[in-house]
Amino acid sequence: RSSISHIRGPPSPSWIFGNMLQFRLPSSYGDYEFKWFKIYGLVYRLKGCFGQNHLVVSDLLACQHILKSPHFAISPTLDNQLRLAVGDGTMIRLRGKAHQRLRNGLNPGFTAAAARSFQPIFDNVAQAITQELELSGTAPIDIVPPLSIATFTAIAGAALGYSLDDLGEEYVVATDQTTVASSTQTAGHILANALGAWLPTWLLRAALHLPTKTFKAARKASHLAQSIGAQVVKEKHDLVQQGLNTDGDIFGILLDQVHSNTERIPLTGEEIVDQTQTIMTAGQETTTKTIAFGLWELAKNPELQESLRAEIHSSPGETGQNGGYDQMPLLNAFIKETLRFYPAEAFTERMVVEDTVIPLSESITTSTGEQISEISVGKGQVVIVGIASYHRLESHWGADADKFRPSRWFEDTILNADAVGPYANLLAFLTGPHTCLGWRFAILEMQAVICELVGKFAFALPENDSVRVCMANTLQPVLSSGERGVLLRVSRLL
Ligand code: HEM
Repeated sequence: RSSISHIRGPPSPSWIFGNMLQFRLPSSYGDYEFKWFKIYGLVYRLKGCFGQNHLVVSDLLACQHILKSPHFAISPTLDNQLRLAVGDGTMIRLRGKAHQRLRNGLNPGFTAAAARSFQPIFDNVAQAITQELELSGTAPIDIVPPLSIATFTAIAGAALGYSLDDLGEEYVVATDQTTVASSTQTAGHILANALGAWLPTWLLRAALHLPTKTFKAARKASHLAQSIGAQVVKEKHDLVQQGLNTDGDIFGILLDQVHSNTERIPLTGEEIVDQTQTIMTAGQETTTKTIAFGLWELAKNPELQESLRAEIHSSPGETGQNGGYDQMPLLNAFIKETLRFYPAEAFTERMVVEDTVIPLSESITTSTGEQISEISVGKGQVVIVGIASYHRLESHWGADADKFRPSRWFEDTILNADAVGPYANLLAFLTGPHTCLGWRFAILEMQAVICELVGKFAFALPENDSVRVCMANTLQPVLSSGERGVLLRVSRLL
């Protein structure tokens, strides 16, 4: 029996939207959310659309339980969106043994050694941004588009061994259109998603064929990705047959496994092809926005920027080639703080698939005065894991958790924090079976791009624009025009 109704939470301003406009569409992300957990505790109840109860959780034990337990899955509406955006066979939709088998098969393409071998690709894309910024003149420039092209080029090269030209303009444009369209969220989207939860699966699937501009672009990108993936798999397959080395990119490494005689059960070529659009897109916006938010913070804090630049200039050349980025304390503290403060996936939603109990690390008091240390949840219950909220807990991150301060990463409280996730005890890359597959890739790419850009350019805020932080699929920096972007004044250093 669900005990959600007695969990405390904010009053709901509307039956239609519940608290969803406050939670998902505040003027700046977290306006309400970061206050609610201070008032109601690490687990509280929100009203969803049409009177539904949602549970929001930033208690670490509860978060870990939800993300690791088979009793929770993605909602049918999200599942449907994934079918449209990245295809039926994507690893993100799979659960249990089928998912584990796929991850085991994909892991060799995402090891630390594989990520390190892509360093020249990261260096090249970082230098390409430099060239673009050098041409940009003195007017403020939106840093997001060049970063977006760089991260897409990096993943195309590292995953497929392809350039953007090899991918073809049609695919690049369709993927970009889908990304831009999914970077905004409106009250209409929130309502459509809530209504989608009531629709039968056949009707939801039929809705994917609606002739809207976004759906058309997403269908086209996903369809073209399958063809590109199939072509790459065939090319690598032929190379392996000829006894040639293919381990210069992720698909090559995976195909080599398929043909090698290891005891591991390798994936089929079709299964690898089915991951093409997921791998091409999962890390693009996330990495782009993380770097963009980081540069924005540096523009706001010239002293921090100067210290980081001094560390970069005093580090030996060819830093990345020798694993030397890991020897740069401020660079890594800065990346960790950026991921803490701006986790690309600020929250993730799960649905209970079988009645179960969520354990809590600290007991809470319900509206009836009862103290509880676990919460019973029934099938169908929506649960929101508040990743950004967890990253703001004063008990974990210090009294000034609401402040961007990389130096906190040198303090004992943080160094001894609870072990969670693959990187820096953060939830930014999640935890559990669906932990980000490309997190090592992302860290190295961010290290390379930040060292290149901060080493060569000074970043400052323009006079007349400000950035708002919004959430639409990922955390978005939004300009006063309403478009995603971060305007910065960029000057080349001598
Ligand atoms: C700063 C950059 C990144 C962040 C913050 C990030 C974050 C995440 C998060 C939170 C998830 C879990 C989503 C969920 O199930 O709710 C995820 C999954 C995933 N990420 Fe990343 N990611 C980043 C970069 C990358 C890169 C560069 C790649 C590829 C090279 C990548 C590939 C993936 C894949 C394939 C999954 C699906 C894993 C699965 O479902 O088993 N990510 N990422």
